[in-house]
Amino acid sequence: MSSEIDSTETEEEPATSTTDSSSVTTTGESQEKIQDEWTDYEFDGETKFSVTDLDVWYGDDHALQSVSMDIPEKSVTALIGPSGCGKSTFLRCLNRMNDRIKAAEVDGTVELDGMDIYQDGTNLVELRKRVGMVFQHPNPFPKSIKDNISYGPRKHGDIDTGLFARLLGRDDTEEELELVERCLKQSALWDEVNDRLDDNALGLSGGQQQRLCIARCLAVDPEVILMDEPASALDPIATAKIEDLIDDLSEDYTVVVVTHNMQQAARISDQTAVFLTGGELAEYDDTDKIFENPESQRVEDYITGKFG
Ligand SMILES: Nc1ncnc2c1ncn2[C@@H]1O[C@H](COP(=O)(O)OP(=O)(O)OP(=O)(O)O)[C@@H](O)[C@H]1O
Repeated sequence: MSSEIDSTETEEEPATSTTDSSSVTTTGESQEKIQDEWTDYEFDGETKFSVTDLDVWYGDDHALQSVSMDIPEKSVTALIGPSGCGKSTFLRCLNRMNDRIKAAEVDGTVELDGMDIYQDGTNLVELRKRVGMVFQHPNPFPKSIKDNISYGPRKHGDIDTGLFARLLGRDDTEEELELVERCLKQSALWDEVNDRLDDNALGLSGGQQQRLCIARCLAVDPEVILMDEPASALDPIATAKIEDLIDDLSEDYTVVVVTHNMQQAARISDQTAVFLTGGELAEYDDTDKIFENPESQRVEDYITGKFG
């Protein structure tokens, strides 16, 4: 826990002290006081998320400790760090998925386009439409490829192809097909499945299923796509396709991706946030800076494989 780590620091230590003061714990992680400037990342462009003093507990487990960071729009932000450091917890805070976990308690503010998503009265359905999520294991519905994509817009009432609409001559079948085609093209799956849109999605390969899940997420017109290790269950070819797709998507969407794979973070992201044991944000900066010249000794040790 960082509180134990911090308690080893002396009050007199100068605020600018960096790597010189570090020593190594029994877990292999060096002890070091995080400097504000290591996490105070300034970027060009608009802010999509502004997170301030975010703490998350699961019962007594303090999973995130006073995390503050701004995430720029229309770019890829990678979240990396050793197992259990709070990456997924942080990601789930961005669309309040932690609300579904009974033991989770969240404190702090998360602003999306300047509006605090934790304020009373936030419409969670609308929020999760704007901030979609793709999980580690592809989880298509056991329905046709087409229905996987139109399910969300139908549920939200954006398209209607039901019996009543058909009887009233107001059904949106053509609109549905256009939507399916657009989303499958955006997720680079159209060429592989356009001749079998009515086949069950569970018959697709793992990589195709994951791209379908991304297409399903795009169907409700999100602004942000959160991805929790989207390629970790896939082979290298399927992984490369997902990485290319993430790059394409970042032209129009804000993408935040958790990955264990540091080479992947280096390849796909514009900026990288490094979380370390105890749920601390240790450093946040341009991805090149994080991987080539990090400020924090602990981050350097993590990136060079000394622990984690
Ligand atoms: N649903 C939950 N209930 C209770 N504790 C949880 C829950 N989810 C996460 N935690 C705890 O919160 C801490 C952070 O977990 P989290 O999954 O966010 O880390 P992570 O960095 O994403 O880990 P990994 O890389 O292994 O997926 C861990 O101590 C974990 O045990």
